[in-house]
Parts: sequence; structure tokens; C-alpha cells
Amino acid sequence: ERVNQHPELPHCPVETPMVSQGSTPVSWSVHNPLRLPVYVYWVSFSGKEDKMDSVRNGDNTTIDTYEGHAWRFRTTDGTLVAQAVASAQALQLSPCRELFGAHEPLLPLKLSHAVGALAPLVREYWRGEPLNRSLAACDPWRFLSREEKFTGLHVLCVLRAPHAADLDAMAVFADGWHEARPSALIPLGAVEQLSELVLVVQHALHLPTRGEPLQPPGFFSADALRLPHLRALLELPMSLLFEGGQWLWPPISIGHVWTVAVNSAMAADAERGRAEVRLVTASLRPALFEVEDFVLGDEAEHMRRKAAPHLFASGIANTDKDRGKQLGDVRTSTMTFLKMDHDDRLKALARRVQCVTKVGATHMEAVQVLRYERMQHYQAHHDFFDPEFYQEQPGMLSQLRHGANNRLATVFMYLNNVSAGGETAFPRAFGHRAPAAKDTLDCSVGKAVRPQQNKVVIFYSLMPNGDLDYTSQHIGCNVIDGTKWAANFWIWSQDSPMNRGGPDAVRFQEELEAQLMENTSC
Ligand SMILES: O=C(O)CCC(=O)C(=O)O
Ligand SMILES: [Fe+2]
Repeated sequence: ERVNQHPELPHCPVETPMVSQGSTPVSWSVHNPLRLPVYVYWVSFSGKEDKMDSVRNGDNTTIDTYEGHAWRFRTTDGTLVAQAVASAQALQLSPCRELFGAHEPLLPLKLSHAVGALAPLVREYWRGEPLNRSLAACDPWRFLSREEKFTGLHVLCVLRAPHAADLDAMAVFADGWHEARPSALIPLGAVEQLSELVLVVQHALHLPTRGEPLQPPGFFSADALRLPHLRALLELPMSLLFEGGQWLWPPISIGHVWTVAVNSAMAADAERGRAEVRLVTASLRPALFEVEDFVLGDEAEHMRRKAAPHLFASGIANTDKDRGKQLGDVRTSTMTFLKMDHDDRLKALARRVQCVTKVGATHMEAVQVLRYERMQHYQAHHDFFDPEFYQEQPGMLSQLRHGANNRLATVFMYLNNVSAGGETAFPRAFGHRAPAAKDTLDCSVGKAVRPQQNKVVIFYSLMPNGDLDYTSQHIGCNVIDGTKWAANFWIWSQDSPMNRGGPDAVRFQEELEAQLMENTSC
């Protein structure tokens, strides 16, 4: 019946547009009215599509282009939904009618009956005082932002009826967005397991069903513990649903601080007295945090010393288009990987990374240590791998589980002080929505973080719903004076067999992850 709510929609455009090589710059604000995210492609003069951006359902983006240039918009499964040639006019996407209906989350009959019949009753019942009291006890607002949505994080409050015969319900605050009233009220009566709760929340929020293959969504307590079953969730006033299945720290507002425990009885560095670290929000999109004094004692020196004899010219994973090409000027540093096999200091660091990110240690790659000399750099790039660009590389596609697994977070460590330059810049931070040119080294736009020994930046390459976050584009800026040492700790959304190395390391990572599940590692 939802299809009928929409007026007659235009047909999907399919013809190839006439393009010309104009030179008048045009800045377009594009609104996506669909219930689905769309990808934005620039159509080259030879007719090839180059993916430049994605726009969430209901969201806007800016396209900086030139008059005469052609752009296409496709859903994530490749369906063309609109195309346009740049002119001075604003552009609206024309949704195709087939897109509606098919992507509604389907509720099993049992839930559909219960939710359908009870929803109005629940709204009626949970009005006014009882709702306010329950919400105050839950306090969802500490995880919500007034400034930026965090797509795919939904904060849940259990509304427990005062009498056993009354209706238990759940208030949902959608997409990390601060509202005084919940986005939806859900009757809990028919819900018997977490997978059913996911369906009901998706239905209530009109979220698009996410296609296969994807990770199952994850539920967490307010202190970032994964909730194993519905019973555990119902015992808590508040919980968080991450559609992409992994915990991400919500950035909330610039300067916001999350204080996170990193110590425990088993911590090798306990005696050094570092009980917690502070994640200070530096950007909302991409979600970016600075953490001072994350690296401890002689750990930085240890990594530099251990890496130095093994450095080789840096590489990148070439896309299909660039296969066989030289790396050229893209990434000019030297680097090496350090495996944590039989290395207690690297293990202590890995444990701290797990404590801070709340993602299990089996999701980590081997540490990548980098050294940049004067004028060395890494041009604008993303740390995720867009599966679309690796279609001809079966090894990479299987590592990516065809889109279900990717680099989720980067914990980037500065291992020395740099006299000048060498910042890590995020050109799309602070609302600069247009993607930076792929070969840019311009670090004056957006947010630039200065290297400082023992500091780390943590940023997310995926959104909480698992989508690639194209705003996570970043640059290793030219070192102007001195040498820069740094290290990448890359954390995947699922376990990562990449470079883990050595049976000792594998065992350690598995044990560490088990401790995360039991909340005993930090
Ligand atoms: O060197 C930097 O600041 C950033 C390096 C980087 O982004 C990378 O190695 O992926
Ligand atoms: Fe990077």
C-alpha cells in the first residue's frame, strides 16, 4: 500500500547524456528523497563512470563540477535512479517507482499482527508522565547528537509497565539524532529474540532492508558490552543497536570527551598508572577522535627500532583500473608490518586498542609502521576497500566477503614529533561535503591533525550501519622538516585473517577477544 502513497513518478532515465567539457564551475546541492542510499558517479568523457560519493536516504550532498559534465546516481545494487548534466539549476533526484515497496522490511506474520494491532494502543498508553519518567531513567540523550546524524546507531529505552498486566514497550531514538521524543514506540509483547527486535525496529523506522551479504546487527549496553540475547537487553534501561554489528563511538559534538577504561589486573602496563584515556571529538563526519598519551613508555621507540631494519617502499592495494600501474607519487613513504607474535609490548598496545575501540582483537591487522622523510606523503585516499573497484580480484573480494567485511576503524599512532608538516588531514571534515581530488595534498581544507609523539587519532571508515563513509577521505601531508614515524592499527568489521602471523599471535588475539566478551580485559 506504500506504493500508492507516492504520486506518479517519472521513468528512470537510461539514455547516455550529451556531455561537453565545460569550464564554468557549478556547485550542486543534491537531495536524495529515496528510502535508499545512492552512489554518485561522474561520467567521464569516454562514458566511464567514476564513483565520487554516496548520499544517504533523506540526506543532501554537494557536487562541485563544471557545466556540461554528466553525473549518474545509482542505488547500492547498481540500479540507475537518475542522471543529469550540470547546468546552473539545482538537481532533484527522480525516484523510480519500482524502488518503493520492494525495499520495505518484511515482518513475519506473527510480529506483523502484534505490532500492527498494538502500536496505536502503545502510543496511547505510553503518553505523558509514565513515558517521561522512563525516558529520564534511561537518559538516551547522552548518546545522541544535535549536530550530526550517526546513521545506523539507534538508542533504545525499555519502557517497563508498572503493572505486570500492562504493556511493556520500547522507545527508539533513530540514527544517533537528538530528539526530545522518541522516533518510534514499539510494543514488546510479541518480540522473543534479538533478531525479531531488529525487524521490528527496522519496520518502525522505515529503514531499508539491508541486502546480503551483511553482518548481523549488534546490540550493546551503554558501557559497550555486546548483549548476547533479548533477556540481557530487557534487564537494562538502555541499549544501543548498531545496524552494522560493531560498536562505534558516537562523536556527539566537537570537543566532546568519552573517558574509556584501558586498564585491568591483567594489563602489562598497569603499574604505569594509566587507568583510562580520553577520546576527544575532532570531527563529526568523518567520526574522528584525538587521544593524547595513548602510546606509553618506550612503546613508540620499540616500534621504530623494530621496524627500522625492515622498511621497504610503501604500497597500496591497486584497484582493477590501476592494476599493473606504478604507485607513482601517491604514497612515497617507506613501511613495514610488525606481527605481535612473541612481543609483549605490541600485545599490550593491541589490548589497549581493543579496550578503546571495543572491537575484538581478531579484527586487527598486523601493525603497519611508516616512515616519511622530507616531502614524503600519502595523497587523499580512503582506508576502506570499495568492493566495486576490485571486481576482477577474487582474493580481495573474498577478503571483503563481497562487501560484508571492511576496514571499520583506523587507530593511527604518531611515534615521534615532527618539526614541520606531516599532519593527517581530513579534507571533508567540518561540512566540506565535496570529495577532494584523488591526487590532492592540499591540507588547508577541513581538519588537519598535527603529529605528536604518543598521540593517536581514531577514525571510522564505515558508518554505524556498515556503509562506506566517503567523508573518511584523508591525506598524509608532506613532511616539511624532519622525519615522521607513525603506525596504522587497522580494525575490520569482521575478523581479519590478514597478516596476523604466528600461532602465538593468533592465540593471543582470540583470548583477548574472549576477555572483551566477558568484560575482563579493560
Ligand atoms: O601519515 C598519515 O598521516 C596518514 C597515513 C595514512 O592515511 C595511511 O597510511 O593510510
Ligand atoms: Fe589512510
